[in-house]
This record gives sequence, structure tokens and C-alpha cells, in this order.
Amino acid sequence: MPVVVEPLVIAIDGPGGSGKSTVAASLATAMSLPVLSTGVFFRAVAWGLADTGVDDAQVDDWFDRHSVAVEGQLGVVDGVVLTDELRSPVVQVSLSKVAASPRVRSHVLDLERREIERLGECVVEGRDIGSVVWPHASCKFFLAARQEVRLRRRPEEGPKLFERDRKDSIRAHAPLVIADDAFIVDNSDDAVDELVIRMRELIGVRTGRC
Ligand SMILES: Nc1ncnc2c1ncn2[C@@H]1O[C@H](COP(=O)(O)OP(=O)(O)OP(=O)(O)O)[C@@H](O)[C@H]1O
Ligand SMILES: Nc1ccn([C@H]2C[C@H](O)[C@@H](COP(=O)(O)O)O2)c(=O)n1
Repeated sequence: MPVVVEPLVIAIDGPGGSGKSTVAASLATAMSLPVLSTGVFFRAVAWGLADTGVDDAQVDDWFDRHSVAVEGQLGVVDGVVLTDELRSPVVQVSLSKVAASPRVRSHVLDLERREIERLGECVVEGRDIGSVVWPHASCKFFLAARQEVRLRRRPEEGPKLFERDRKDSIRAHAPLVIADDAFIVDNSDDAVDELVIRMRELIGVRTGRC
């Protein structure tokens, strides 16, 4: 019987400012893998829906008429690249509501899974990657950092960061949770390089690869 080797998909979840996108990018570079930051999908959709609303019909209509893609930390809506817009006040104010919409989540889930399949092997970061988007990920991490550290890392957002975390954690659909089989990694006091070394060791233990 031929041995089937599943594509290596590393899932990284965690609250805002825990360092997910920074660590995912460094880990991906170290492992020569592409990286997918799924929060960019939700930010791009929040930007696109800013003049509309998040009723189911409005959401479906918007997805029917627009395309969304993620390239690194950039969102691309209808071919237009979004950069600063993704962290603009108009996005910040509606982000949690947009991310809690079951219709938005359903559309974004399709996009996330298609992108992971297209990439093949990759590092993916977000809130529900290990629990919902890719539950059979090769190795899962839940990135944590102390509140005061996260606040220092996200000064522009301030204490609203904790309100966003709270809403991400209590929403009915695909909330931020720690997957049963995730390694919990607190990186409050670690340099990114040290953390990447530690995570690669854990990936090796879990998968026999790395
Ligand atoms: N281990 C670390 N040590 C020091 N600074 C870090 C570390 N990890 C991340 N940072 C810094 O903290 C800030 C936030 O990190 P990052 O954007 O990676 O967090 P995040 O979890 O993706 O946040 P969000 O979910 O809000 O987008 C960045 O400026 C980054 O450079
Ligand atoms: N897998 C994901 C990724 C992101 N979100 C939502 C919740 C976050 O507050 C928001 C922005 O994410 P960030 O760019 O800060 O990582 O997007 C989600 O619900 N599920």
C-alpha cells in the first residue's frame, strides 16, 4: 500500500495582538512555505460592506457581485488592492459584527478552504483555523500573550482590542477557541526567532517532518 502523505498545513490561532501574523510569516519563511492571514478576508469584507449592512440578503448580494482575495497582508476586492483601509476606523467599527455574521463566515470559509487547497502546504493564521477551517491541520498552535503585552503591541487599537477578542470568543459561529489538539504557546517574553525554533521542534514532534 502506498503511504499517503497529507500536505503540511500549520494552523495558528489566537487573540488580537498575540503575534499571529508576525510569527506565521517568520515560521513560513523558515520552512519555505506560503502564508495565509485569514483576518485579511474579514477586514476586506468589512470594508466592502461598510456602505451596506450585514443582513443575510445584503451579504449574499455583495458576494455575488464582488471578488475578494488575500495576498500576504493585502486584501484585494474586485482587483483593487487594500492596504491602510484594512485597519481604518470604518473597518474597525464593524469588524466584529461582520465576522459574527453566519453568511459572511460561510462565504469566507469557502474562500479560505479553496486558498489552502490551492497553496497545498502552508501556514494559516486566524481565529478558527484549527477548530473549523482546517480541523485536520498537521499541527495546531494557539498563540497567547499577556494582556499588557498585547496592548503594547497594538497601541493604535487600545483597550478596544479586548472588546474585539471578547466578541470573537462569544459569537455563536466559529468563535475563537483553543482546539483540543493545539499547542498553547505564550510568546509574551519570547523573540520571534526563538519562538519559531520552538514551534518547529513541536511541528517535528507532531508530524515527524520539519
Ligand atoms: N514575539 C514578539 N515579540 C515582540 N513583538 C512582537 C512579537 N510578536 C509580534 N510582535 C509585534 O506585535 C505587533 C502585533 O503583532 P501581529 O500583527 O503579528 O499580531 P496578530 O496576532 O496578528 O494581531 P491581530 O490579530 O490584531 O491582527 C506587531 O507590531 C509585531 O511586530
Ligand atoms: N479565521 C478568522 C480570522 C479573523 N477573524 C475575524 C475576527 C478578527 O477580529 C478579525 C480581524 O482579524 P485580524 O486581522 O486581527 O487577525 O477578523 C475571524 O473571525 N476568523
